[in-house]
Amino acid sequence: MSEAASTRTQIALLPSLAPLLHAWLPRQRWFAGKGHPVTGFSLVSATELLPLDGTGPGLLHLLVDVEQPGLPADAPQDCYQLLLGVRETLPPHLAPALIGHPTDGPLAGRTVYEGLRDRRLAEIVLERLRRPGQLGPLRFARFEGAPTIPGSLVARPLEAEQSNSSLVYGDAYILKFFRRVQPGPNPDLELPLALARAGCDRVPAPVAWYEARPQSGSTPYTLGVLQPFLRGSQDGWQLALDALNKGSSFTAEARALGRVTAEVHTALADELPTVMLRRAQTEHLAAAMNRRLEEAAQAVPALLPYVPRLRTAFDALAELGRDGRAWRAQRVHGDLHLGQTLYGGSRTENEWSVIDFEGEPARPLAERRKPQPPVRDIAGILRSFDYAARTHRPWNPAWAELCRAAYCEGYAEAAGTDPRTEPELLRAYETDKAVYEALYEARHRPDWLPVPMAAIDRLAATP
Ligand SMILES: Nc1ncnc2c1ncn2[C@@H]1O[C@H](COP(=O)(O)OP(=O)(O)O)[C@@H](O)[C@H]1O
Ligand SMILES: O=P(O)(O)O[C@H]1O[C@H](CO)[C@@H](O[C@H]2O[C@H](CO)[C@@H](O)[C@H](O)[C@H]2O)[C@H](O)[C@H]1O
Repeated sequence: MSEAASTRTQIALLPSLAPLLHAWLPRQRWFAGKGHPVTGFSLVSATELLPLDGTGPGLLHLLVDVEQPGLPADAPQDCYQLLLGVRETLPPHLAPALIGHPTDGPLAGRTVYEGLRDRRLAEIVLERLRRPGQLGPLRFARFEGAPTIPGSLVARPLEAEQSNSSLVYGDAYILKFFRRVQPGPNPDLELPLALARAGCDRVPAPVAWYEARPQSGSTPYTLGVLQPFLRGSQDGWQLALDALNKGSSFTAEARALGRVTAEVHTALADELPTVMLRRAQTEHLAAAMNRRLEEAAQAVPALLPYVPRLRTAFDALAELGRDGRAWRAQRVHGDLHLGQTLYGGSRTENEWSVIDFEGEPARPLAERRKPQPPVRDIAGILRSFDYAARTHRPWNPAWAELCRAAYCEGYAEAAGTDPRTEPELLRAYETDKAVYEALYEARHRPDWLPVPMAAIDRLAATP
């Protein structure tokens, strides 16, 4: 097909796909706007990875803006990345991937489906990543110095509860396909690249990635990152629960994780800009924490009675700033918890790895890329030990306390500073995280709300 004909096809595509997407998109695990009606779609970019001319399965890459007027005014524009397969009929094993049958437009009468679930189409994406270059608005890139990606690796979708979608190739590589995308570098590429440059092997180094620049001169969207798959690794959350179930100590693992967190922080601080948070910035930080508390309490009434006492944690931080205390801020993970850690696996026997540097996906990219005190990540893991102990029957608070202490000791061993020597900062960040968790659980897993609420009760009682 000529380029002009292909462009005409793409422009005509969206109206015929819109009714299908309208029904399919809100049902996807990774669709972030659940509960708010979708009123329309607009096309940001469309690229044929395989021709749609009916000579074989077609593969269409789309970036689509989703209009949802009910979302908060400060929420980023919701642009989603889709990979659509197109066939005359679907073979039975692909039936669960069906999106629908357009009734008009260039794909009328054909079958449109989730392309990532089709092994053959998933392998086309890897082929593109193996040979860097441009395809329309898409640019495929390789990490300089990364080993050659072998051909003919068999693809399988990762069956996990995810905010994005991932494909595993031959148990050797994993491709994270970002679903909700924004213009600008995604920290899940930016930070692992910086860590690889710094020689930090605690994070799987990106091997290849791709991005889109819908208009010439516009800011590119990071769309996917390929990294080594840590075959046989175990996720830190599951490992912690297993230890609890067996009545085993987890302090050696917690101490090692503390050291790894410190190594990652040190490498990020060496490689990327850091800033000092002085009086004005500390007041701003405390005000933002207070604002998040107010907003969370509007949505989670159980928080309301605690608001005045929780506020004291944030006010104490602002007060220290006014007294001349300053803190170093740097790039951090931003959403660290035990579920973002992997233990062991192919290349890292008996070691921790840290994954998923995307930050909290609901926040705008510019906010997620700001330097923050590293204690933000530390608070995330400390909260996770508390979560594990609380979700276990019987509740085992001593287990969590031992893990929390061991983690801080391990951190101090590698970083030279123990987070517990800044109790006001730590308390403010733990409180901020517990407030975030109360909101998260109320929205996503109401049965789990008592877990962060127990921490809220403890933190509110801290003098
Ligand atoms: N390099 C890797 N090796 C092995 N498993 C991985 C790797 N990266 C991610 N995973 C698995 O994929 C899951 C989802 O990855 P994650 O980056 O957290 O995605 P999301 O942002 O969509 O939640 C992880 O919980 C982990 O089980
Ligand atoms: O989807 P993400 O991994 O980015 O994170 C979100 O979901 C997490 C739950 O899956 C949630 O984490 C909370 O629950 C965990 C146990 O399931 C616990 O280990 C964490 O400490 C706790 O914060 C996370 O907050 C949320 O952003």
